[in-house]
Amino acid sequence: MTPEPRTPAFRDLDPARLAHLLDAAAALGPCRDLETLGPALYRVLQEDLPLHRLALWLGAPDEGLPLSQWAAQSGPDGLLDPVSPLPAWVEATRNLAKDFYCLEQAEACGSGGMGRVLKDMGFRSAVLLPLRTPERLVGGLALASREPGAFQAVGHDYLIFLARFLSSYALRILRLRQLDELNASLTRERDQQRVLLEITNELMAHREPRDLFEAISANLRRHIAYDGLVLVVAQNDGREVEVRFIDFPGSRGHIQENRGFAPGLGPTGRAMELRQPCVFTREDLLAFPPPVPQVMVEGEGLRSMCSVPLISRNRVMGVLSFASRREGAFPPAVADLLGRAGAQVAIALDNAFAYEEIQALRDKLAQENLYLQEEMDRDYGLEIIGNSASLMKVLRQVETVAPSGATVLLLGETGTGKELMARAIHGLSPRAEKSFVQINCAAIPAGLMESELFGHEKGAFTGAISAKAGRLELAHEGTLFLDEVGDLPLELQPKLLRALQEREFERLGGVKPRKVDLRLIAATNQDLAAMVEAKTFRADLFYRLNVFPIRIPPLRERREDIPDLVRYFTQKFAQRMHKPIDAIPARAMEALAAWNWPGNVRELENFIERSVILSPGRELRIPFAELAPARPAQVEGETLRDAERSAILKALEASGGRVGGAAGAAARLGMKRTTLQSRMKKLGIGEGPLRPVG
Ligand SMILES: Nc1ncnc2c1ncn2[C@@H]1O[C@H](COP(=O)(O)OP(=O)(O)OP(=O)(O)O)[C@@H](O)[C@H]1O
Repeated sequence: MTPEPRTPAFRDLDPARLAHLLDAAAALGPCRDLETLGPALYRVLQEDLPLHRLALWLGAPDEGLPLSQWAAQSGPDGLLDPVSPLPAWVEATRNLAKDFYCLEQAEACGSGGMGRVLKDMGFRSAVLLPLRTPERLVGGLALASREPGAFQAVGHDYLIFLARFLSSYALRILRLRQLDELNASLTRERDQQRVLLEITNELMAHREPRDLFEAISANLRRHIAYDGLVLVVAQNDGREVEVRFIDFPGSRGHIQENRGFAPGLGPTGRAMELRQPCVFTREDLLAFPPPVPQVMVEGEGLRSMCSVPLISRNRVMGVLSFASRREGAFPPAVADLLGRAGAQVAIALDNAFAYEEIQALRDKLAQENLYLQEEMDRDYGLEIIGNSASLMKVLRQVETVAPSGATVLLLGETGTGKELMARAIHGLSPRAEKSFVQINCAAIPAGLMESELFGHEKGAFTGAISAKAGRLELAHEGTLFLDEVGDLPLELQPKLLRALQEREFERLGGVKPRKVDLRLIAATNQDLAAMVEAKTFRADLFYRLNVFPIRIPPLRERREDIPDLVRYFTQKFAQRMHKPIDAIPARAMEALAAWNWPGNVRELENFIERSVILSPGRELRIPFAELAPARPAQVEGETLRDAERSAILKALEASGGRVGGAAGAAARLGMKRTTLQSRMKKLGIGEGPLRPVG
């Protein structure tokens, strides 16, 4: 029987039923969800009807509110048992064109869907009621009884009223649910933001990639349950990838760090290709080509995984894979959070890898510097050859003064080893770890000397395009070695003296005083005392420098050192030139020991270098001719200056006019190129191609 829809009036209702409905309203009022509304309604209706089954659904999928159902029936003992709702009944209520559908007699249910099913279940009468608001359908109610005609007895108006009045509860519950969901999503959002913020803080606190990875994982584990985290980084533009870090405490060892592979068709490749978080079930993992199923599912027992691509500067730099032995460990909200975390992690890891690269380069550079330093030490430092009493005396003085920090003045002819001793003093001093800065006063044009020593500010003079620190500043906390100090321009001497006394100076063009703490070692082959007399060197500076003078004797005064030096230099150059020289003929050694060596050790060193070049076999072959003719003897009446001049001209003649280089005049004279050039300038000898002598 299907009655025509009509709107009943309250007055048509039986007053007792009306009162009952009002009681029902009071009972249903506090219900906030289907699970409480269902049983409450059942109880209310049972008081008035021979009710044996009730099913209730609510939902408005168009509004984003999913359907939910509740159903129960009372057994023979009258107790309520929850049951599964019938599959088709929601559709049946939805499709009702009328206010309700009543199956009065089970016999009358005919062969149609719902009626048949209910009849088969032993029900003799039933009613389907759609729950509607003025705008839409929000649910449905099904009542069934084992008694025939049960609903006819209560009257159709009552049923229509019941449906109307339940509709408002249905709507309320739906709205509450909507509100709960909104709240839940707000909470979720807030929690996500909190997690992301925590990650950001972690990211800022770590610079090393591994530290960063571990911190991120520790942080995420507090919020998300997973078994393992694997960071895979892309190499060669993503053609290859490498497992870089793993945080998988319970790992069975199937995934290992520093293993490279082609991302191919596996989860990593999928995430890299899609550029968004990808969630994989156990079945998904099993469907990947080998070795994914063997490693991940069979090996590690994983049941779900979320692979997040790490994108920085629009480049997929790797994939962070979260793995779980649980099914469904990464629902959409979690995957979404991991994706958002991944965006931050990508940038931080990118920076961390860049930092790592810079560190590696820096270490390499430091290594190289160390190497260079060692090289320098080898050349200069600590190999001081000779056993002569006079050299021993020098070394004792060096050892005595080194730790004191006192200013040292090294005196001696050119090439005697003044710089070598200066380095030895620095090396034995507490400043050994700091820099040893040298400046050759003869080698720098007078006009540039001030800026070289004291530095300059930008714009201090034409061409000073940027500020520059001077040698004094560079030597801060270390040692400054002023070589050829006799050549220091007279006008600069007061400024240097002031800097040494006050430990303070200004850069050229600067006003800011700069503090400096350095140890000074000066060296000269000139007679400074005579220069003071001649007023070409300031007396006050001389006294400041002459605190601890050490005189290094010329080689001719310690000939017993010559054989040792010859052997040492032969070995050094033979090794450098890969020559197997292991014998020095006695005749050669005698000639070398007899020679006067006006250029001292440097001259001997250069001579041996040339000899090693000239030696074809295992024996050192020396150019005797260079030693044979007497050196320009000092003839009567000839000044030292004349002798020096003719020696330089002779050396220039022999070198074809070349000053520098292994066969140049400086090398032949045992002088530094710069020293020879300054001497030539003083003696009025011009540089250039060979000119006739005499
Ligand atoms: N006793 C020594 N043992 C080994 N090598 C030495 C010794 N003395 C000097 N030399 C070497 O001789 C060369 C010249 O030494 P150094 O430059 O120290 O002399 P110098 O007196 O400072 O020269 P100049 O006056 O021209 O500046 C260097 O290569 C140095 O290593």
